[in-house]
Amino acid sequence: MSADALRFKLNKKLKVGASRPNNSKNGGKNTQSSHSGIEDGGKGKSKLGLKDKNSHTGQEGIDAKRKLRPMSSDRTRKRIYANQETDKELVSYKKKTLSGKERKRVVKDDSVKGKNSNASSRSMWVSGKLDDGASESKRSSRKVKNAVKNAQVSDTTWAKEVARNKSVKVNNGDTNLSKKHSRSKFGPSKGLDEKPSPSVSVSNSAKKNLRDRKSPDEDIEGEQPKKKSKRVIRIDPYDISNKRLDDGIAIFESTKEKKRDLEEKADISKNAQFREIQPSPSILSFVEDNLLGRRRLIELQRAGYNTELSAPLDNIPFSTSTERERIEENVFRNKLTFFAAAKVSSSFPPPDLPEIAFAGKSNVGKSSLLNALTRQWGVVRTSDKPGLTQTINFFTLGSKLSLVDLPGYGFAYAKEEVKDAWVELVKEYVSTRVGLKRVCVLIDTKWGMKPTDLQLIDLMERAQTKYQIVLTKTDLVFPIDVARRATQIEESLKAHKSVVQPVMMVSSKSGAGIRSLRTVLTKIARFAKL
Ligand SMILES: Nc1nc2c(ncn2[C@@H]2O[C@H](COP(=O)(O)OP(=O)(O)OP(=O)(O)O)[C@@H](O)[C@H]2O)c(=O)[nH]1
Ligand SMILES: [Mg+2]
Repeated sequence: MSADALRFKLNKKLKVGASRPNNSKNGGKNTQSSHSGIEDGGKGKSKLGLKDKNSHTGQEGIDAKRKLRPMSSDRTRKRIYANQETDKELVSYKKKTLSGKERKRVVKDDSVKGKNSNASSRSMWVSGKLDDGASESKRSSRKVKNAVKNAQVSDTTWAKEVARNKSVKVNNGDTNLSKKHSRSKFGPSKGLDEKPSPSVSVSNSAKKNLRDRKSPDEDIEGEQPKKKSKRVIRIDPYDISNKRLDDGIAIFESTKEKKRDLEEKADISKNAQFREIQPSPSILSFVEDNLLGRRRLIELQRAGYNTELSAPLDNIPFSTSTERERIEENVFRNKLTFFAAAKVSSSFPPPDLPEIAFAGKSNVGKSSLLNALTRQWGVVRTSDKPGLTQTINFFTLGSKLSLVDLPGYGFAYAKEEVKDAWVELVKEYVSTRVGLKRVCVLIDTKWGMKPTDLQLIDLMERAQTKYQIVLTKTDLVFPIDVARRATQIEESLKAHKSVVQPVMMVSSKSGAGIRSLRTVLTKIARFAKL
């Protein structure tokens, strides 16, 4: 047959083969697959080889096959063809070089090989492609795992963040995570949207991660905004600082405080008023002449008084003997003798002698003054405990005068009924006693007159009993205050009719003013008539 005839037959066969129904696995869905030769390639080749022994799988058949196969843009097909061509070239080379039997064996082997090699090459290529993809995904997952493992940060959120950034890197095929990571600390969602910068490598980002990991707590503390703690106001139920003024407690407290303030102000004003008193010159000179008030011993010694004697100021200056010897001629030189004590008015002794009584508050120094006037210490009992004298005690001073020691009024260590009885007894005595020539109302120089003193004075004013104010314990206050007190009392009693002026000032301890008082009282005894 000529070459043209052979080409004709071959074309015809090929046409018949092309129009034949597809037996491939695709089942005709893809008509190209039957022609593509991925699965038919070997078969077609063997068929051609078997049917056309002379062709020896010649170049014509291959060209025809190429013509029948549609051109595809798929690279896989092109690669298969390339492999096939190289295989064919090898086969043809072996056929040319080898002898008959060997050539046949080679052809068989090659035909078998061709099937397998195509399949294997194809499978290898496909698997290689799949392997590449799988290995890449495995690598990425391994990187993520390593990143998470290396991180080992206590803060799980931070580790998750790193892993997320890594996964983003893998997904995007990007190597830069530094910016993402740094920003993802503040907002991970933002980090995913960030576009990576290609200039930074993975190693740099890992280093930065490690650097950041050194002080995660610091970052958390430093960068996390501090939550504002809510202020809790605790109300103390016992706190009355927020109570209104109309509350009972507040009123009670305020009234108490007001009273206290008023009392303090009154005291202050009283003291201020007292300091403003200007004593008269006669009183001031009397205080200075008698060395009344608080004095230093050196001052008494310079004045010539023997401080070793009792009541030194009651002695004559520069005198070696006591005043007792000099007053022997006077009434007060007589012996002081106790002769009666009365708790009630019915118990009063008969009024045979003119009487001088000593009244005043408890502990003011009544009994002490009796001893100082007569210089007979210990005849009349004294005590620093108020309320010692509880009866009206009658003393005779010679045969011409009687001295009466009255119980004190005001504060005393005694029952109220007893004290009331004392007051009533004293009131009755000073208002009804026949022969009472003078009542010495003793006032403590320091404290001045008290309401009880004024009550007694009012009573004697009504009874027209002569009374004279005697300031006691003058040695306990400054001389000027002695003068002020005397002036104050004189001013307050100016309107009184029964009062005998002047106010006497004495000190039973120092003896100051005793002689002056003795002189005044001696005149009473001398001129007193029953
Ligand atoms: N510093 C000083 N103390 C005095 C003075 N007169 C009396 N005393 C003291 O005052 C205290 C009371 O003296 P009394 O004489 O007991 O007073 P009283 O007024 O009789 O007292 P009753 O009997 O309780 O009413 C005593 O401790 C005396 O030593 C004085 O002039 N100066
Ligand atoms: Mg007394």
